[in-house]
Amino acid sequence: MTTPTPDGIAKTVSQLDLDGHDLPPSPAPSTPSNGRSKYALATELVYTESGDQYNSSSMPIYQSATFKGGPGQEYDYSRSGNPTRTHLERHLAKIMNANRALVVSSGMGACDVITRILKPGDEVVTGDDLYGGTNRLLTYMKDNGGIIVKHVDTTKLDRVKAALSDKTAMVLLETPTNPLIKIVDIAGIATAAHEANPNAVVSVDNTMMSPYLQNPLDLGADVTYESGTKYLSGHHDVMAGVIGVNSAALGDKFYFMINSTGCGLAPFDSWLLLRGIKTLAVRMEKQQANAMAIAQFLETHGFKVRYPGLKSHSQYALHWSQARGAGAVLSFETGSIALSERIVESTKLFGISVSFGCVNSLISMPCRMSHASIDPATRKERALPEDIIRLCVGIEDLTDLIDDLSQALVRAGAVTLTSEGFVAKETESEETGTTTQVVDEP
Ligand SMILES: Cc1ncc(COP(=O)(O)O)c(C=O)c1O
Ligand SMILES: N[C@@H](CCSC[C@H](N)C(=O)O)C(=O)O
Repeated sequence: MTTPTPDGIAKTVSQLDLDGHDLPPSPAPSTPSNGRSKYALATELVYTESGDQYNSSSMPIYQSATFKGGPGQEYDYSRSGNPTRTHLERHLAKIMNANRALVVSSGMGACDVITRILKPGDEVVTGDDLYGGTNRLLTYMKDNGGIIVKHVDTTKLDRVKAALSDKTAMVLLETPTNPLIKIVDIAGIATAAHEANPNAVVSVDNTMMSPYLQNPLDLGADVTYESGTKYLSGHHDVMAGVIGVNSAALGDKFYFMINSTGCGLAPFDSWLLLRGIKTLAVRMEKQQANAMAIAQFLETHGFKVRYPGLKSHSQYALHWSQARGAGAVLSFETGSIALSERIVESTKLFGISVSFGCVNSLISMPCRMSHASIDPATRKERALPEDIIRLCVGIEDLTDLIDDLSQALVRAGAVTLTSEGFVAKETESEETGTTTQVVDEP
């Protein structure tokens, strides 16, 4: 499998030394467990009841703001409800193992709807590694809405327990976290939160996994939500947010907020999301297979890689106890901000862009991009390394992806190519927020 490249850099898939890298366990059968679905999840993703009177194979886009007929009719105004959106919500409820799903105009829109149930004086317990936008919204609510927000290391159950009280109105979790790929024990924290306050609403941001790989409601969460902009859509052509609940009362509250604020997903965007969901299984399988090989490639070459498919991940067992796959986002450190910048600027196939879950592979420096809204002092306090590089792996040919990374690592001066293969170089020493460095390969 060795092909020359224009740069003369040997192809690298065949050079991968995967010895000592066990493959992750085979995924558990991905059939939702609550009896709502007849088929395996990959089948359910594709299979939808026809949504209209003509038995159309693809639910039509009801591009109409109003519906005639007067009081008592199912739809009157698309802010309040739209047939294309309803069709998507029913399909999602089945896939998310939820009694009810609601869709809004973005992932942050979903987070906003959920957190609007909080009142001044309420306490929120959340993580110390969070998507930058979630951190920004919670900080705004703390500064302007009288909400007490406690950021703790949610990988430590005892620290979460210490932060919980009968004033805890909400627990907001991400797992794996973005971008440090920390794993959070959903079931353990949900139990502790409900013991502290039976009315506490445990919400899990499932964006990094999607319902194909993880179902937080089955693990005791009250709310699962995610950015549909990512894996569900898969093509970076639509912004969407998705919320799933089992409680009818919570569903009604969230619907009230959506109708009142007007953030329900538009008909065309609902249709795009419906189309994206049908290919979620094949996309995710290919993306995570590519991600696993890339994580192994980087680890083999001396980088500290954060990916839950790697046995070296300190919370590997916890992740696989609650999820069916590792996803396609990984991060790694180089020990030098300047070196990370050179690597990011040297890739050709990995596009420099925020977001993830798309068919195209992306590369980014979270501290400059997705997490730039977290101020530098807070990033340092929370040990978010300034040199961290995040890779979001797509469905491209694996050899091409590894070649692209290889030439970028060589061009950036992170590794050199010798007759023995790649040799990692000593890093430039620099303050990055961590102690990680690129190590010499034996
Ligand atoms: C983990 C996570 N949650 C929520 C969001 C917000 O989603 P959106 O961009 O669709 O508003 C993002 C990314 O933006 C994310 O990475
Ligand atoms: N400018 C945006 C940044 C979006 S980040 C998108 C995504 N969640 C990611 O992690 O890449 C903003 O300020 O919100």
